[in-house]
Amino acid sequence: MTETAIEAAALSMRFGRRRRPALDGCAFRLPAGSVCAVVGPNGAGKSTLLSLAAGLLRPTEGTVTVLGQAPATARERLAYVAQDKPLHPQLTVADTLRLGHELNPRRWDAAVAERIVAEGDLDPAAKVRTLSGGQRTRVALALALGKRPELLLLDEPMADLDPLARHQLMAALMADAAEHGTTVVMSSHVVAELDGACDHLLLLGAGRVRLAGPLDELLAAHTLVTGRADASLAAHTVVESRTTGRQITALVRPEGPLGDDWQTTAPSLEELVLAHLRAPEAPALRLDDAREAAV
Ligand SMILES: Nc1ncnc2c1ncn2[C@@H]1O[C@H](COP(=O)(O)OP(=O)(O)OP(=O)(O)O)[C@@H](O)[C@H]1O
Repeated sequence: MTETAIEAAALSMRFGRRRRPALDGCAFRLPAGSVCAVVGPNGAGKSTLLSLAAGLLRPTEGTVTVLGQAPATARERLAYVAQDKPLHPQLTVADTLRLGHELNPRRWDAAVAERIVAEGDLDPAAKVRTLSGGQRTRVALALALGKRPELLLLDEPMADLDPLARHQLMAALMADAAEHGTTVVMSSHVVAELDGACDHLLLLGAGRVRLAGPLDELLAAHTLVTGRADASLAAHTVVESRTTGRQITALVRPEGPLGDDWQTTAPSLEELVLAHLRAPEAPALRLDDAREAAV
């Protein structure tokens, strides 16, 4: 297995000359075997990044390699589930899986694909066009996992699933990825569903990397502090702060001991992400191996 799942250097994507770039000089490295959450506000560039990694788009500048190869040549080794989950509407569920097998004769894992479908109580004879949005998601995930990919790229995979199906499919996905050492890269707006599932985080904002690296290291680099509004945080990097009356609450990157003026707690993933979403001007932090290559 290749050691690096995705490596991006000075990666930019512009859809037309007048538009602001969808991605602007992104650099990061994701080790193989990671489960990486890709988060960021609407329009941040998450889908663009996943499409580039899947080899469906070509960057206007910079490079992205997946599994040590150009994405277009690594297609057999990766699976991509797009946001709109394109499937053939006229095929039945069983035909769809059969087609998956025909297109991936060497790697196809029929057992996992059939299990994912069966766990959703789907009739194999049902035509895809008669399925609900969430049922189609299940078929798309069954196809992707059946391909037995080394890298699984999922663009908001759980968006139209009910909470139970979401929980069950997420657990199935994570168990399967852990068993086979699959790298999973998953964009989502529902940070709660990523907590406990992901070990890496990539936070994008306006086409740029704002946070990248192992989740535990990123969390450890931040502290939530509460104290008197006149106490100073000048020695530290303040990501976001809010003052209520005489009290200030802030998410900081401590540059040394915080001192007795502050009550401190460790942030959750949700607190880390929300603070960065509320403070789009906060400085970026890269704790992945590619940080030296930052542009
Ligand atoms: N095919 C395209 N043609 C023109 N502009 C595009 C195209 N695809 C994306 N963009 C633009 O690129 C930017 C990033 O879009 P992208 O879909 O990657 O964001 P996102 O983070 O996935 O957003 P969301 O959370 O809303 O799904 C947006 O400004 C969008 O308008």
